[in-house]
Amino acid sequence: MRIDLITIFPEFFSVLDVSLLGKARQAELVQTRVHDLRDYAAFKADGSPDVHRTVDDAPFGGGAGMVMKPDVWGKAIDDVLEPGGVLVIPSPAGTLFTQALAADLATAPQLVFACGRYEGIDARVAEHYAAAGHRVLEVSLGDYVLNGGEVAAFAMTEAVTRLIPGFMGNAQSIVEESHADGLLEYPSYTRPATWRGHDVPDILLSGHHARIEEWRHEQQLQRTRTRRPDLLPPEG
Ligand SMILES: Nc1nc2cc(Br)ccc2s1
Repeated sequence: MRIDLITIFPEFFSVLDVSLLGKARQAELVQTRVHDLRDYAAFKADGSPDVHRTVDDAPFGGGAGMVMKPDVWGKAIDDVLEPGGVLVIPSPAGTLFTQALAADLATAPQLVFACGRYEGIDARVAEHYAAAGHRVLEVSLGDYVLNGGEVAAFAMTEAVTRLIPGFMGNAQSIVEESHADGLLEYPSYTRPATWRGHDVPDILLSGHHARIEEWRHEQQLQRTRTRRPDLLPPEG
């Protein structure tokens, strides 16, 4: 898989070289490239040089803040997005990013993250590439607003790449983790068996694997009911 990240803060993604993703890159499971959006702002729409490499402008219709220019984004995405690539635009107005979507995106040949700042990217950019036949996703991490798309893009990059076959050493751990089966994961314990007066549940010391599996599933259901009832399947 190739992952391209377009941003006005390319240095933000230098961490990709040291994270777990770095090993995957070395294993050539993932190729990442970071692109400075300002490299595509050297000339104005009329072709004259733009020494300020402007990437934003005032919003039509008025309102606070600035909107990122479609012509600059168009040059950048045209240069980066490949046939079959998915354009992912982090946005507080996007659909919620989930483990299921991460697994879906892990099968794509390329992801291009368009990391917006200010009040976001001109809406015609997403419209243009969808109309051109590309899969375009506007995606949010949750019901809160960040200062830009970079943090969201990094989080999604990690969530997706760890699901690529061969990336994680222990494929079974992926199957058992939270959200893999639609439920929150069960509580985990390790030695010592007693710590500051707190004991590990006896069932886990019993060696009875069928009962342990049953207890763990019940713990998943109990946790999901109390912490994330929205994840439970509808009754019936
Ligand atoms: N939750 C999110 N907030 C933001 C803000 C901006 Br500005 C760009 C992308 C995102 S994703």
